[in-house]
Amino acid sequence: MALDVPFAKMNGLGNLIIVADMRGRADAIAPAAAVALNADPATRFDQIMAIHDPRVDGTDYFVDIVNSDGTRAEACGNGTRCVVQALSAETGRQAFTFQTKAGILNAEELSDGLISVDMGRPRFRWDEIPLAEEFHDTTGIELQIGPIDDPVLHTPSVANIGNPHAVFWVDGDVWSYDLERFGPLLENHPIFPQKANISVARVVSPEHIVIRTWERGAGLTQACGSAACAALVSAARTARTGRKATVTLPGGDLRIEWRDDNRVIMTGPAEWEFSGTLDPATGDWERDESPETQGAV
Ligand SMILES: N[C@H](CCC[C@H](N)C(=O)O)C(=O)O
Repeated sequence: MALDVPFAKMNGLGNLIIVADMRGRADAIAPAAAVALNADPATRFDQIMAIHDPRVDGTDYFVDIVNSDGTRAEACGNGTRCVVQALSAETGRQAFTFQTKAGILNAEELSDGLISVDMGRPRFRWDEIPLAEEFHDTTGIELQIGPIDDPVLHTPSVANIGNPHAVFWVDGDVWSYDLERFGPLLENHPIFPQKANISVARVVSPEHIVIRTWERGAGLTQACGSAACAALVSAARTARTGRKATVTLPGGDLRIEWRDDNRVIMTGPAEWEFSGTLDPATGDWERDESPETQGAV
């Protein structure tokens, strides 16, 4: 047992994040370690953001994103804000360039302490989501759940924000839908060959959306940053909102802007909870109370 990877337990609007410092190492977080950490109530998480040495020029770090079931994700907005906060506490720098499986993205801590992440360009083509079947119009695809003639949820907008998303628009309270039941069915629906993150969203005004998300590989969450981006771009495409809105998630609010250069910018907070060290092979861990790790990885 080697508890030699420093980590910080953090959250982004209640999206449970572990930032793990894998710099200077050649190994990766093992799926079994993720499952073990998630089984312990103290370290339960939605995503591990493992910071690795850079793999391409012009980037500061490679970030490996691990869901709580041990699968990998291409993108994670809330987790990226946590990574920025931990690295800014360590280095005093405010701006970083990361490489993830989804590509290269910039992120920075603003003077008010909030963190902005450039989530890149959204993709809408059916084979970019990806979907298993050709759909020309991805603003509302043929998919429903519940009784055939009276579906509970239907015709979601789909978008890829580095990772696949389906957004079901509803008129009523997003809390009145049993996402815990429908989420896993839709996440694993054959129309999504790489599965999908599933959201229920309500447009409150042209500047305000409320969403709840069932995350692929992680389940119900307090917040999902990329889902908030998927909701805003899908709403803007269909003139439900403008290109800039507040997205309210169970854990709080994000500001999302789909800029004219086609990039989506997400801004919100990150919060440190405690630090420790972990074994990336087994998920064994212990707290680190030393003063210098407080607030950092
Ligand atoms: N919580 C993340 C998204 C995790 C997505 C992951 N569940 C996937 O497999 O795509 C966020 O804030 O963007």
